[in-house]
Amino acid sequence: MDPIKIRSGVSCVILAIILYTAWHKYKRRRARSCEHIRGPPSPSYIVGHIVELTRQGEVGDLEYQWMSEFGWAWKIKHCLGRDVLFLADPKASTNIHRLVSGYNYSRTTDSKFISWLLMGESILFADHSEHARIRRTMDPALSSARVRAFLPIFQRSAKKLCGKWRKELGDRPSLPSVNVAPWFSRLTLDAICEAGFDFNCGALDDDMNEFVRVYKNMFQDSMMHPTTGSLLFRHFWPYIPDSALRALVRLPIKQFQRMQHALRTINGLSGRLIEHRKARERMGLDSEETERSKDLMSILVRANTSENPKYRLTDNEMIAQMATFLLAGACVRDSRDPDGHETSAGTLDWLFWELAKDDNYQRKMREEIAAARGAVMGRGDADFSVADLESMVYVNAGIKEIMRLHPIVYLLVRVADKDDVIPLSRPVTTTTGEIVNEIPIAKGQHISISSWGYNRLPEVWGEDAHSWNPSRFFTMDKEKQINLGVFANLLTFGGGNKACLGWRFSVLEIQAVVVELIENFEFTLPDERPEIQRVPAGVTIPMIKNKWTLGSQMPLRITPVKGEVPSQLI
Ligand code: HEM
Repeated sequence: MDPIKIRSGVSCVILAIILYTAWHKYKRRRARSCEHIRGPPSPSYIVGHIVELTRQGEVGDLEYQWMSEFGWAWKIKHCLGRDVLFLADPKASTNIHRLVSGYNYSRTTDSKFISWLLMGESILFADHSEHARIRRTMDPALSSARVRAFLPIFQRSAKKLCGKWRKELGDRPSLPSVNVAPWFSRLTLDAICEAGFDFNCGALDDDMNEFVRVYKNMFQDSMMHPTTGSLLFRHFWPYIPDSALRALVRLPIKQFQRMQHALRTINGLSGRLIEHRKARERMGLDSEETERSKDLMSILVRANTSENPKYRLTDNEMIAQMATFLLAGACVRDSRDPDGHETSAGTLDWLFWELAKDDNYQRKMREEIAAARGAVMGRGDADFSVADLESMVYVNAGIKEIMRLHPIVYLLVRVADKDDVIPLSRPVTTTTGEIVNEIPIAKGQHISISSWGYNRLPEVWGEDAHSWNPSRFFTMDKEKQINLGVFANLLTFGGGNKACLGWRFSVLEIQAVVVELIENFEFTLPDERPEIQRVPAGVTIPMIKNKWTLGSQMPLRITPVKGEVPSQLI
């Protein structure tokens, strides 16, 4: 037989085997990867549901509709027909966040690269052993004991805000409509700068320094309502090598340039401050005992110096982690411009809005704070301790309830690093009519965990899960809950090995601010009764219906509490 014919025959057989194996593997993957999970019909092959999801009127509108129809797990389409599994199921979420052997699910390429644009080589960009290495150094900076030491900073910032509002009031009985959003932003920025860098940012004094300017309006400018083009561009990011992507995102696209400009400014500042701090460490001027050495940056520098060289962060990585603290902890809004948004301040916006609508609960909180103040004065202390704040049941139930009802980060996105099977706490019916208790996941499957959806499940939180009712935390049946997340069984701070590192910082900061403000002022809705919407922009931004051009808005009437004005506010 002709040897050429034999060779081409053998080649054909080998090619056929390879193609068959590839096809078989592809079919197996598809079959394994939530193929039969139900979901809404896709409005477009090109962009799937993704445009309507990023542009929905209010955070959670679509999730609510989909959960009502399909249960706690469903499937939507991303660009070019890619499936995204959506989950509000607590057992499934715990599985994805689980700590055991760590890293079965990564943050998606687009979420990582957006973080890279904003913060550089930060913990939010890293994955697997790199993530574990960075987290190991960052962890001690935000431990419970460290965070407690920040309480005086939070209290000082809150008192300063009270003083500003008292001054603005003058002789008037009340301030009829104050947009509290930019005030909370500046307060949290001052607090993170002092706690983070021992740096006086002066945001509450409206000192518009370079630092305040660059982070102003960040999320709104860069994340709200992405164009179809940019959504499609991001769809291809997972298929582009990292090095090429780093070059591509430097293209002159307005959104990306905005983020890179902010990053350059913050990196410059962080770099200068870190150098300064390292020099003090070398000269022995900063030690564990000195007040100055308690800021996050000093702790990070010290932790890194004593770390095994194998795990040590480079200077660039240290700078990126400081930018992460700043961006995760605060981001500036200004009442004169459309605003950006942030985490703790956004949570405060929603809390005071709910309290303004619920004067009964607000009064109970005030009574509780007054009683605790009496005890503090009785024992001759200057201010509340962490234990005092922890013991305030009304205050703490209010904080838990706001984190449940209005989670600032409403969606957590992941991609499966391995094939897996996700268990469900509630079965779902598939497109074939089968009822399943688990969903097979193939490597590469994109998954969105709806924190908003889980936080509002009536089966977990009660029939009134969509309403503000802090008292639920006094009576809730804990047996009905799955132990998840890091705070109050909520998904608001994520969970597992990528859970929010700043959750203790944030909770203590919010406790201190709420107590100070409620003690001094009554908050009610302004006469014009604006309709506030939860606008999606990566974080939930409060805006007035049909007045989105005004940016972040939370207008409230502020009336001083009758009685003696604490001396430090005069
Ligand atoms: C109400 C306030 C806050 C909320 C709701 C919040 C929420 C979150 C969430 C949901 C994640 C996880 C994202 C994911 O799983 O992909 C996260 C991560 C993170 N947060 Fe926060 N955060 C808040 C405040 C803060 C503060 C004040 C800081 C710093 C002082 C901070 C630092 C971080 C860091 C460093 C990470 C990355 C953790 C990792 O990848 O291991 N956060 N945050």
